Amino acid sequence: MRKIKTLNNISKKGLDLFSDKYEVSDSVESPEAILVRSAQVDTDSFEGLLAVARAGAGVNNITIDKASAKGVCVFNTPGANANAVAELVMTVLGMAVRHVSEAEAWVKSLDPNDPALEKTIEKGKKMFSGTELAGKTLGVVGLGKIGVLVSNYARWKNMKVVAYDPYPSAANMHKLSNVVTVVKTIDEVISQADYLTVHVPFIKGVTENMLNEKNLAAFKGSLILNFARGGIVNMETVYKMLDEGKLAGYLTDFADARSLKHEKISIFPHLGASTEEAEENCAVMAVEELKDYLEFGVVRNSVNFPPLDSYPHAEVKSRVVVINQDVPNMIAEITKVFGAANINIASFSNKSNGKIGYNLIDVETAVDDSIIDALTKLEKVIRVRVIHF
Ligand SMILES: NC(=O)C1=CN([C@@H]2O[C@H](COP(=O)(O)OP(=O)(O)OC[C@H]3O[C@@H](n4cnc5c(N)ncnc54)[C@H](O)[C@@H]3O)[C@@H](O)[C@H]2O)C=CC1
Ligand SMILES: O=C(O)C(=O)COP(=O)(O)O
Repeated sequence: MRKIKTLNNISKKGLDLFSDKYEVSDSVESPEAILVRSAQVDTDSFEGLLAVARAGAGVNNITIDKASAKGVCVFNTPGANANAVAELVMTVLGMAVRHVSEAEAWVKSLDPNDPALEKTIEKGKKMFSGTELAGKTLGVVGLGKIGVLVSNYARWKNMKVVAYDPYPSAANMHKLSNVVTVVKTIDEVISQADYLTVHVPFIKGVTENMLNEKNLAAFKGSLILNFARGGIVNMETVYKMLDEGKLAGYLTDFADARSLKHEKISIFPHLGASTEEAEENCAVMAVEELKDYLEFGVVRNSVNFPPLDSYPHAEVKSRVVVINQDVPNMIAEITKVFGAANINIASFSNKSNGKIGYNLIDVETAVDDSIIDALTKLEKVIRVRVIHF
């Protein structure tokens, strides 16, 4: 029985894909794999762990370096919740420029027994007069799965869009509206935007404080939206800009104690991916990734392992999975072990990503423990396992 530990609420549609060969629950001990959303995962706390699947995009809650060092494969589900986030960002932006929340709260605060209620409402509505999105410029930092959708939705609302990504992927850029202005620096986005939204991963020391006092000094717009992660926008700068009237509002999915009661900050409970559709998409993709990895060694959408999407052919009896540090001569060393044991290799697939070398060695016979011992003893080999068919 394969053991899967769930650390958050994972949609049933995904969990139903596990067959009766799997035991799946939040109370499983010594799991082979973990399914998680935003809960913290220290991969070193789970002896024998093979994989972690994040049903979502951001993996800053998982100890990726520790996972790589022990040969634990970490997956995420690219794009599976992007539409949910993009729709929320556009909704929240639209609500902010029309002061929807404040206006509704005001109407609801009125005396229902006031005989002049209608008049009071008509008189008071001028307090909430807003602006329109059409014709304004949205600055988008990060053109990944979410940033591209946000840019396209903004275009459909007749906004101008200026966007930047340091590492644009061809697949994402092909989906971007061709009237979005893509610029080469974050400063160009900041200086042109009426509203600024950020959609990059949180990486400590890299995207941490990506929007900061220095570059935000050029911001002439009114709203900043952060539905990516808390640490990406420097909060001291945001408070200062709000206090000095240089920023009208900060809209975010990530609360900190100080912002909770701030009247110019709108905070949501990390709600971006919380739709039925996104939760199902993420769970289905994460479960499929895990099953393929556990049952076939296939790697798809890993954030620390190179992709290797190959199923064994019908005559294969054993698939040996070797995970090594990405250094020269490993393939030669591994094949030597098979040669010394006089085992014919039916298929050898190898991929590496600069840190991890990943090998799938298929043989048409059973493989005994001596091979595993010999492979494990190779210097720079991190982990070995055999899948029997
Ligand atoms: N509020 C919520 O519930 C949700 C928040 N998120 C957050 O949004 C982020 C973006 O999500 P997606 O667009 O789906 O991810 P993605 O991986 O498709 O896009 C991220 C983009 O950021 C860019 N980027 C900018 N600086 C980077 C750097 N230094 N290193 C690596 N990439 C860099 C990448 O090139 C990439 O195009 C996630 O990492 C997560 O933190 C994602 C889903 C839900
Ligand atoms: O996918 C992401 O990065 C998210 O932030 C979504 O988080 P959640 O799955 O809703 O806890």
